[in-house]
Amino acid sequence: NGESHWCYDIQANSNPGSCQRPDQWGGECQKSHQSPIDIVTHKARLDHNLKPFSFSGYDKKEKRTVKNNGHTVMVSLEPDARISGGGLAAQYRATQLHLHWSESLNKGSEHSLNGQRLAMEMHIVHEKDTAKEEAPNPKDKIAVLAFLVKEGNEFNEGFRLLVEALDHISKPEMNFTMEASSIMDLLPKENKLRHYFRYQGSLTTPTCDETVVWTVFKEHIQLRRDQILAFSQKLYYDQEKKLHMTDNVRPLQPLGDRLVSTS
Ligand SMILES: Nc1nc(-c2ccc(Cl)c(S(N)(=O)=O)c2)cs1
Ligand SMILES: [Zn+2]
Repeated sequence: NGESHWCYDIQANSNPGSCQRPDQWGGECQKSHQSPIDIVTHKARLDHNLKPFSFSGYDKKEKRTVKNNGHTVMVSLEPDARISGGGLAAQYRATQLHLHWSESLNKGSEHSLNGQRLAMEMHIVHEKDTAKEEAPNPKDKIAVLAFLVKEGNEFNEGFRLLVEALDHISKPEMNFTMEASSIMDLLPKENKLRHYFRYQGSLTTPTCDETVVWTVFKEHIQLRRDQILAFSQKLYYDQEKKLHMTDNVRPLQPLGDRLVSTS
């Protein structure tokens, strides 16, 4: 068959040759400013321009559609949620959020901190509100806010609706509309979001465009173990429900000549 679709190692290993595993991904995936990376926290450079973020529309309760797109669970976000500040050159509109995870609670995040990977990672993807005269594909066309997720003892009420929705989207292409919820429900308290890491990188999925300004927050989201495991248990990569959706995590990429900054 022609160019097969991209997939993660766990999928390629279960059906060799059926899809393109990460080291075969095309597009810009084999270039040198890729994501995710390991963040060595003591090497991050303090940057006083990295001010706190301004979140607008993050607290708005909306009914949102969640979808199993065969790679992750993706929540569509209306263009009314926006961010500015945070050392960003412009205002950005939220477009979608999704997650990466593993049933092994120490290898489900895409970024690692000092070599440690956590249980999950949530990405809130934003597109720059560019005026027309801008370059076509600027390096900061996309801003992703990344939150690492670790196991906590408390049930996370903010994630209840999303976790309950998973039962309804077990197979690829299935959609479900959640009861009204806000993006803020999913995040740590806003006053804990002043500390973050910043670097220039890429999408962590093909075509891995090197157009993402990354923000990785120091404060982690905490979910109870059963909430974390629900993602791997309820979701499947395939229509036949033979392969649980888990380990949808791209391998770490070399930092190369890049520096990581910190607020
Ligand atoms: N079809 C799919 N698209 C994505 C996606 C899209 C945009 C972005 Cl920015 C990302 S990521 N992981 O770099 O945040 C992932 C996942 S699965
Ligand atoms: Zn992602």
